[in-house]
Amino acid sequence: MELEGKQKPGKQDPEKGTEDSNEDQERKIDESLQDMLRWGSALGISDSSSAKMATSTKKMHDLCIGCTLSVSYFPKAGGRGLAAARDIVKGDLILRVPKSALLTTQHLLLTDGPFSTAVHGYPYLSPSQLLCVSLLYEMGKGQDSNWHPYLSNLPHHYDTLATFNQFEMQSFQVDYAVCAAETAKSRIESEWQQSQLLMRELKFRSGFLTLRAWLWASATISSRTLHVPWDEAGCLCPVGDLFNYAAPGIELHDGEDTMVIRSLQFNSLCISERTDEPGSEQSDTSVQRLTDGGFDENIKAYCFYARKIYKKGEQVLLGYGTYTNLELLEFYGFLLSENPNDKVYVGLETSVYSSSSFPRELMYIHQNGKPSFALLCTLRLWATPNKRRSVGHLAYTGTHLSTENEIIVMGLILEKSMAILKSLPTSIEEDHRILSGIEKIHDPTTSMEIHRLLSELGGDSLAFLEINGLQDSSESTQCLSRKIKRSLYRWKLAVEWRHRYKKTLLDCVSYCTRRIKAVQYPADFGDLL
Ligand SMILES: C[S@@+](CC[C@H](N)C(=O)[O-])C[C@H]1O[C@@H](n2cnc3c(N)ncnc32)[C@H](O)[C@@H]1O
Repeated sequence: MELEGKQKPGKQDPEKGTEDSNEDQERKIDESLQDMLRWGSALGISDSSSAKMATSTKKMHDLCIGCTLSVSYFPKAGGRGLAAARDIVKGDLILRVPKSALLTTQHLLLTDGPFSTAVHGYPYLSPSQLLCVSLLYEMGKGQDSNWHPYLSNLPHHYDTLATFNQFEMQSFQVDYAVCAAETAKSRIESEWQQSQLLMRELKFRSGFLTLRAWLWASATISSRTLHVPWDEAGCLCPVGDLFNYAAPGIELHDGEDTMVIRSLQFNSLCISERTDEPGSEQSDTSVQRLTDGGFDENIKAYCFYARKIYKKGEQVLLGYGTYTNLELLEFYGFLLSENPNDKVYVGLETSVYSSSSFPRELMYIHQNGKPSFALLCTLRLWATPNKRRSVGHLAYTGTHLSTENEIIVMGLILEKSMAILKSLPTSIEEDHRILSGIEKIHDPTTSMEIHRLLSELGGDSLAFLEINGLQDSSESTQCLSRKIKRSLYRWKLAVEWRHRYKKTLLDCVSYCTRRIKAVQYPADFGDLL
C-alpha cells in the first residue's frame, strides 16, 4: 500500500517513478538517510551514552550510527537494514534511542494541545487506532513535524495481508489463509471507519482521510512498532526500526548458549519472553544482556543489545517474536522459506479435537513435516476410544500406544495430507514453475514480455494476466505500471506461501510413511523411529 506524499524515494520502493537516474536516486536516498541519522544523533540516538555531543557536531560518514552500526542494503534479507560497523560481542549495547525521539500517542497528547483536546472526545478508539491517527497527523504536518527526517524515510508501500486484492487473496488457495487475509482487510476497514470523525475533527487533508492512507499507517504500525510499557500500541522508534528479522530458533544456538529467546518484538508485543532449555542456569543480569533489548525506565531510552557475535559488515538482526509465515505476512508483509515457527493446519473431525484437552491451535504440522506433539497425542487418544482412561497418561507423555494405534494415526495424517494436496487447484510443481517464471521478470519490463512469460506458466498465471488487463498485450511495448508490478509481487508472495504449505504436507507424507514402516518392521527400519 502506498502513501503518495512528501516522502523521498526509499530503497524499499524500487518502482517509485522519477526522472532521476539510478545514481541520482541512490544519492538522494543516502542524503535523506544521512539527514535522519544527523537528526537522530542530535536527539541522542547513538550506540553509547556519551555519543550525543561527539556525533551531533561531526559529519556523518557512510550512514554510520556511532561506531557500531551502519545503514546498509541486504537484497535477500529484508532490504534496508543495519550492518555491524565493527566486530560486535554478544550482549554489547548496540543502540539506544531516547524516549524523546520515540513517536508515541502519549508524546502528542502531552505536547500538542489541539490533538489532545480532540482525542479525548473519542475514548472508544483503541490504542493502535490512536497511533495510526497520530502517525497520519504528524505526516500531515510535513516539514513542520519534529519527526520529519524520520517520516521521510519510511517505506512508501507495504505488502501486508490487508493490502491483497481479491485475486491475490484467492491465490493462497487454502481456506484458512484466504480467511485470514479477508479478516485482516475488513478489520482494518472498520478501524478506519471508526476513526473518521476524529481525523475530520483534526482537519486531515483529503488524501490523509482515505482508506489507502489508513492502510499505509496501519501497516507502518504493525510492521515497525516496538513494545513500550505505557501503551499497548507500542512506539515508532526511529533508527531502531531499521533492524530486520531473524526467526527465533534459527541462529540463536551459537555454541555455549542454549537459550531459546522469543525476545523483543515489533508489532507491540512484549520483550524478552524467554524459555530456557532444561539445565540452563543464567543469572538475571546475563539474561537481560542476552535479549535483544527493551525500554529502560532508568535511563528513559530504548536499548538494543547484540544477541550473538557479529563480524564487521554482517547484518545485525532482531527476533521480533515467533511467527508463522501467515502471521509474518499479516503483520510484516514477508515470509521466510525456512521458518522453524511455521505451522500447517489440517482440518480434523470435531470428534478428534475433543479427544484431548489440547487447544486446536496446538494441533498442526511443523514446517519439517512432523506432526506436533498435541496433534499426535490427540490422534493417539482418538484412536483408542475404549481405553482412553487407562492409556491417557502414556499418550500425554508423547509415547506411542501400540503398533496398531500408531499405524492408524500415521495413516490418518498421511491420508489427510494427500487429500488436501489433491484438492488444491495447482500442484507443487506448477507453483514451482510459476515462481521460477516470476524470478525471470526483471525491472523494467514490458507488458509484452510479461505476457510471453506468464502465458507459458499455467496454473493461475493466465488469470493474473486477465485480472490485470494484460491478456491481449502480446505486442505491447508499454512498460508495466507500478500497480501491476506491486500486484505481481503480492501474487508471488501468495504462491510462495502455498508452495511452502504443500512442501510441508509432502514432507509430512514421507514422515508418516517412514514411521509406519518403522513400527511395522522395527528390526529393519527401527532407526526411522
Ligand atoms: C522493522 S522494519 C525493518 C527495516 C526495513 N527493512 C526498512 O527498510 O525500513 C520491518 C520490515 O522489514 C522487512 N523485513 C524485515 N526482516 C525481513 C526478512 N528477514 N526478510 C524479508 N523482509 C524483511 C519487512 O518488510 C518488514 O515489514
